Amino acid sequence: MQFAQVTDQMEPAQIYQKEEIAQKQNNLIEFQDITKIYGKGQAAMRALDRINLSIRQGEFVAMMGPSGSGKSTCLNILGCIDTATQGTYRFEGVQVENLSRDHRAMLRRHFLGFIFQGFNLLNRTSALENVELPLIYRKMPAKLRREKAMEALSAVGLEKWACHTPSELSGGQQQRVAIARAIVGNPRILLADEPTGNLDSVRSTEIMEMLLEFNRQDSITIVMVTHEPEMAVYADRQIHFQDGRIITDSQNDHMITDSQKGASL
Ligand SMILES: Nc1ncnc2c1ncn2[C@@H]1O[C@H](COP(=O)(O)OP(=O)(O)OP(=O)(O)O)[C@@H](O)[C@H]1O
Repeated sequence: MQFAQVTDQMEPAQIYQKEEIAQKQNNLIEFQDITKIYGKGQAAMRALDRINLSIRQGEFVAMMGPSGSGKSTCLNILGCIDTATQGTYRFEGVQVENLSRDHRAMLRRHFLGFIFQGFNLLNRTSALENVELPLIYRKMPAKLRREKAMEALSAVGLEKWACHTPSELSGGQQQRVAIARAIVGNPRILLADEPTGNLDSVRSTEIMEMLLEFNRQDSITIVMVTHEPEMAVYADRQIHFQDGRIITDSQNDHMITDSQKGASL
């Protein structure tokens, strides 16, 4: 189903038709000459400079590059948190610049899941309620919402921690709650900004294996910004930014094939 046909009243099952998710070859995201300029006149800062980029359904993409090279700006435009100054962004063929603010918000609610370095959980709210939040915005009935949130918490191995608040959880567990919140609405794409930036190497590996599993088993497209080459190797493809431009865009040369990787999970 195309994004343009979706309404907030629809059930996830109506939106996600399996045969469409299987169409991995289609471009989910297309950037044409995307430019982002912050500020004006002498203070103008060109954060992105004519970026061309296509991402297919089911891909796992890592964005890398030095600080200030434009990775987060690119992710924010992908996530409809920010808009480009020039250029065209198509999501499932729909031109995002032509959408109203409300329609863009609906795109975020139904199709995008976000994971941040700092977890961004509500501190006084239980893990379960944090995970329910995106479904509240979708106006899903309370009983169904709770069921879906529990399913998502189980998927990240935290069902026993549902009633705990973030301060009662470790950093790795908090990030798992954030992942549950990001996947609870069955997004087409997960956008992750340094998801392991605050975690030690053991927790980082757990988080990456979890993301890889959602990518391989549920065909969720993932775009992840990272500074860490050890995390970028989990992706199928690495895109390197420098001074607001893409300088390399290459497939990861994995030691094992995709099918072996899926089977090894
Ligand atoms: N809201 C803003 N206003 C003005 N300039 C901004 C804004 N956001 C980002 N920039 C500038 O745009 C450029 C790209 O920033 P961006 O955050 O996208 O880089 P990044 O590659 O994600 O960096 P980092 O790895 O440090 O997060 C930087 O020079 C930054 O200072």
